[in-house]
Amino acid sequence: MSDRDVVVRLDGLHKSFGRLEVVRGVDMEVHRGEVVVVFGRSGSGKSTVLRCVNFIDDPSAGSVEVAGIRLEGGHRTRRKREQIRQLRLHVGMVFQQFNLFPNMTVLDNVTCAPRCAGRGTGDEIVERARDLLDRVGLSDKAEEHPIRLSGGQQQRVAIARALAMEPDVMLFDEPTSALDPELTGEVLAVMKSLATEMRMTMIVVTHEMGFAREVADRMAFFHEGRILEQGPPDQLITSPAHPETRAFLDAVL
Ligand SMILES: Nc1ncnc2c1ncn2[C@@H]1O[C@H](COP(=O)(O)OP(=O)(O)OP(=O)(O)O)[C@@H](O)[C@H]1O
Repeated sequence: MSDRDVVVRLDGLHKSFGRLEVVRGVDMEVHRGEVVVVFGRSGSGKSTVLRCVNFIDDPSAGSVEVAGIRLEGGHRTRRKREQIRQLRLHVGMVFQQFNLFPNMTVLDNVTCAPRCAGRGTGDEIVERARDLLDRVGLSDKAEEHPIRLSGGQQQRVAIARALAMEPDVMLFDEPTSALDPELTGEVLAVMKSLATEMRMTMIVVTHEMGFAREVADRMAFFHEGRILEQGPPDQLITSPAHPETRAFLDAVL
């Protein structure tokens, strides 16, 4: 694959919180249309890496490149703040907690960011938002407020909202772990359709191994702030190279 196909590139990424070194040298390339599932024990640094991709957390060292915008870790200058703003336009993120705006309707939640960014006329933005709500199976909920929706529906709104800015990559941080088991499937189904129908580039932190096996192109096992091993799901799940990976898989499968 050519360099142009690289949507996200992490190079020697480190992140410390005070003296706690959480991410200890992560290199990763994600290509256009690729779905990478990141998994590993609690505390292994998965969320932190994801949060470094869009600079919610500032990397302590190393670099992050998204859609050709490359930024070094370390302190923020005024110029870097502007570059971070530019980089974030290319990244959509979905969190464990849906974080919808409770006082806005579903439609307003989805149109809010593109309106602020001036992405087209009001009518165009609303039309696109309605298409996205249709895509996540919620076209009949546009005028509702989030509190009237189930957790699974709220998470699907959060996905539509992140897609509304037409990002180059979607980051998912344990998107189903706050949901009751019976609602998990509907969110995973939407994520699967993004991968298969939209060919969306995605980095997904999840322990949903069924989803990983079915949808991921690659899985990366995190251990103590590093990628211990990575590979195609079938290979990693059935014959992991490291005892740590095997022990983890035995625990979750
Ligand atoms: N803002 C922060 N300040 C201090 N420590 C933090 C901060 N964010 C994360 N940590 C610590 O960094 C370590 C890694 O956290 P992280 O959330 O990245 O792990 P994780 O692999 O995603 O785990 P989990 O599955 O539990 O979310 C943990 O020890 C956590 O307490």
